[in-house]
Order: sequence, then structure tokens, then C-alpha cells
Amino acid sequence: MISVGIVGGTGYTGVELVRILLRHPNVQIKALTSRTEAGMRVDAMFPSLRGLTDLEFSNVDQDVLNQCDVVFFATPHGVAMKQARDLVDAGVKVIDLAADFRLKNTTEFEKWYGMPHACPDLLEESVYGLPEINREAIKTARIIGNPGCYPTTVQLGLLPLLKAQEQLVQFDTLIVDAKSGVSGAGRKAETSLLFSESSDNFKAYGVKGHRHHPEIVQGLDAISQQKGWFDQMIFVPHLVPMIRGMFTTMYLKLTEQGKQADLQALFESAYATESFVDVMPAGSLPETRSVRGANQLRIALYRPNNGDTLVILVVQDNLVKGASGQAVQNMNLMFGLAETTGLEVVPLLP
Ligand SMILES: NC(=O)C1=CN([C@@H]2O[C@H](COP(=O)(O)OP(=O)(O)OC[C@H]3O[C@@H](n4cnc5c(N)ncnc54)[C@H](OP(=O)(O)O)[C@@H]3O)[C@@H](O)[C@H]2O)C=CC1
Ligand SMILES: CC(=O)N[C@@H](CCC(=O)OP(=O)(O)O)C(=O)O
Repeated sequence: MISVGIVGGTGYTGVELVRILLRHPNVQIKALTSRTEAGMRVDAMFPSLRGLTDLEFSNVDQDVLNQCDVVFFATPHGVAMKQARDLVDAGVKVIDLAADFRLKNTTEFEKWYGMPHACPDLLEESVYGLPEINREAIKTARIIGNPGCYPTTVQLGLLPLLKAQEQLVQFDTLIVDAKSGVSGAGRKAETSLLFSESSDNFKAYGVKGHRHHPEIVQGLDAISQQKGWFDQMIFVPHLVPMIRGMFTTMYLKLTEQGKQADLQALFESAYATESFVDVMPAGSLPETRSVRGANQLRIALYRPNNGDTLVILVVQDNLVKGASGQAVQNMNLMFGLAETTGLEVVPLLP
């Protein structure tokens, strides 16, 4: 059995980890922390878990965490990097759902997260936890920076084009128009997240600059091994009045080769062996509810009016493939388990 610690058990990604891991055949949750609710039964806060567990929240206890095989940090940015050194020295693997181990450049990290990095050496050895791209490195990693939710949709939506032999699109024309459900902002009390502020409304945010922008560019640069293609990328996130779900629409100009190519076949073959990426049949319209609660990302391609623009539609559940499901996918790889273990959940529709 893999002994698991979860730091940040009262938040949305924390409880999503609990939901998934309670059904995982190879896992035992040893610690589930909360600074505010230590002593409370987890099913008293989350009645969805009644009858499934007797777990209680506990204070963060380094000795207990040091005895785990792996610790997930479902905490705000800046928490994991302060505890990672002790854990790694004790032989514990670390999976951070926040951004402490995503941006490799510490100056960029400080610029976007407003704090110096606490352990640049561990940052250097950490692996960006996007299995469809970094599977082999994840298997032997000690520390995983689990991707941000928007960056997962963009990188997986573009991967087949970036890996193609020919240049099928003009990457410097990329526009990313993305929408997230409100749970993407976490469970914290904030005025903009009140029902009366976020329901029956639809708005853009972070248009001047969002911290996922550098993460997306870093990822795309790494896959393409071409610096500069994405320097002019436009990324506009929006808040949608739904609880879960993320819908990312990308627009790119096709090259002459791209106009001749069978892009549907390219995407289908690129993802033929991936369990968690579904290339939908031509003409499909992905919907967020088709992935709700599941570790799935669905993609559809369009070339409107047979013109020179490629439109890529991507949906995922921000809390599952966008966060906790992906983190468990990474854990499975790190412990030599089948990647799908504990993750074969059917999406909830309607
Ligand atoms: N929500 C989403 O869709 C996604 C979130 N993420 C990232 O995952 C992380 C968690 O997100 P989410 O679950 O939404 O956040 P929440 O705000 O819902 O939960 C945060 C959790 O962290 C705990 N916490 C807060 N501060 C500290 C601290 N200093 N030390 C220890 N624990 C602390 C809180 O518990 P308590 O106060 O009880 O201690 C709470 O359980 C964030 O970094 C987020 O950016 C990534 C991808 C998607
Ligand atoms: C709707 C909403 O507010 N979403 C969050 C993104 C959540 C996430 O995945 O991002 P991090 O892990 O990088 O914080 C945001 O835009 O800040």
C-alpha cells in the first residue's frame, strides 16, 4: 500500500484527491491536514464522503508526513516549497498542485508569484507533471510540479501539431480563449466568488497578464524546442457561472502544408494510446459536462468555411484532469502502477 499525506484537505483539490484516493486500490491516506479544522471528521465537512472514511483532519505534523511514501500539496502557492526539502530528505515523494515547481526560471517565479523561491535546487530537479508529455521523467521524479489547469488544456490541445514533422500552423498566431468554472478559484471566501457576483454573469479576467501565461509559454517552448514562437501568444481567461469545467478554444493560422494535411488523422494517431485524451470524431462539439468528475480531456478540431484558420476546442474538468486527477496519474507513474489505476470514473451527465 502507498501511504499518502495530503496537505490542504479542506480545499477543493484536497477533497477531490480524497474522493479519488478512497477508491484507489493501492493507497491508504495516512494524513489529511487542515490548519483550521484539525480534529473534525472529513465527512462532517464533506457529507459526500459519509460511509466511506473515518478520516479526521489533523494539524500539519512533519514527522507524520515524513513517514508517508508521497505527500500531495493541495495548498496555495508558496507552501510546498518550504516543506519539500525535509520530505525529500526523508525519502518522501512530493506532488505539488500549486505552482512552486512549475516555472523553472526563479526570476519569472518571483515576478508572477510575488515571493522568492525557497529551494531553487529542488526546483531544478523537479519534473513538470504532464504525463502525456513527460511520462518517462515522471516515473523517476522525486518532486512533481502538477500543471495549472489552463496550461494543461493548451499544451495537450497543441501537442500533435508541435510534434508533427512539418510545420502545419503558424504558431506565432496562437490565440487562446479560455473559460473556467468558479471552483477553479478554490474554496476561499472572496467577494468575486459570491453566488450573487459570479452567477448569471460571464466575465474575462487577467487580460493584461495571467500567471499561467509564462507557464504555457515555457511548456510550448519545451515541446517545440523553438524559442520565440509563442512570445506573442494571446491568452484570455474567463470566469463562467458553472461549478466545474474548463473550455479552451484556440485559433491558429494554417500553413500551406497544414491546409493540405489530414489534421483529424494526425490528432487521432497522436493520442491513440492515451487513456485520458479523447480526440472526438470530426464535427463533434465538446461540452464540459462530458468530462465532469472524470480524468478526461476531450479535443475537437475545426477549419471553419475551409478557410485558413484552425480552431481547436478542448474541455476538461479543472479539478480532475486540471488538478487532482492529473496528480494521481502522476503518482501512479511514480510508483510503477498502471496509469489508469483509481481514475476510471465515468463522467457525470447530465
Ligand atoms: N481549483 C482548481 O481548479 C485548481 C487549483 N490548483 C491549485 O491547487 C492548489 C489548491 O487549490 P484549491 O484546492 O482550489 O484551493 P482552496 O483554497 O480550495 O484550498 C486551499 C487549502 O490549503 C490549505 N492551506 C491554506 N494555506 C495553507 C498553509 N499556509 N499551510 C498549509 N495549508 C494551507 C487550506 O486549508 P486550511 O485553511 O484548513 O488549513 C485549504 O485546505 C492551489 O495552489 C491552486 O492554485 C491547480 C489546478 C486547478
Ligand atoms: C477561475 C480561476 O480563478 N482560476 C484560477 C486558476 C486555477 C489554477 O489552476 O491555477 P493555479 O494552480 O495556477 O493557481 C485563476 O485564474 O487564478
